[in-house]
Amino acid sequence: MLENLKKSLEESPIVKKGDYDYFVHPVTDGIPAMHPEVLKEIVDVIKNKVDLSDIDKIVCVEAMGIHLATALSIETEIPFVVIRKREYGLLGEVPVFQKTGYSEQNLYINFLNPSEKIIIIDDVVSTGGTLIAIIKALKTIGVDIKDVIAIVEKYDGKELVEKETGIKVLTLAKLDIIDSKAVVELTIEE
Ligand SMILES: O=P(O)(O)OC[C@H]1O[C@H](OP(=O)(O)OP(=O)(O)O)[C@H](O)[C@@H]1O
Ligand code: HPA
Repeated sequence: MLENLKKSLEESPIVKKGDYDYFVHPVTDGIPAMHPEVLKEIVDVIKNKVDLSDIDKIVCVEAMGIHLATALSIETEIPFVVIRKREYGLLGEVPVFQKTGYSEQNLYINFLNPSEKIIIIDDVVSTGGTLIAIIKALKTIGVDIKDVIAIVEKYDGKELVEKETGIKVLTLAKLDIIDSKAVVELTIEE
């Protein structure tokens, strides 16, 4: 059921960001072009695997969580909010320091209320820096994190997130970079 995702991940070009091996894929970069069947496979699997019956909001991270949250929101009629890279200075805004394998910056959380039931969706978990930082910040706000989804796992970020936050991350595929090529296995039973 995820064969289009798997095949397209295997075709990912690999580029260097400093010492970091970076794969380029429509889910994680918007290039090459996203084919709707890949997006549809992803949404169908999430709808099958995640209990979405009682979720108040889908939460995603700018930029490459937004298309995933949009597709899932249209299918489920659950609203979504974006954790932004822009500071608004709104009352209650929560800043989060994000560090990835190749960048660091602040993210800003707005419009999430204590006790809201949420799921988090992001494109990839790699070092785990992003998800660890936002999960910890969301816990301080008091939202009820029901599920965390990252479409692709790379390196040991998924395990680190689970160790640091106590929250499991659902992934659909694992990607390793071996000899500058993407090697992919699906991580979800269909
Ligand atoms: O597990 P990590 O090492 O933290 O990496 C994962 C994060 O890296 C990318 O975000 P990036 O900040 O590059 O922004 P983008 O979504 O705009 O590409 C990606 O979208 C994840 O949020
Ligand atoms: N590719 C795309 N996005 C990413 C990566 C990567 O290798 N690592 C973290 N975000």
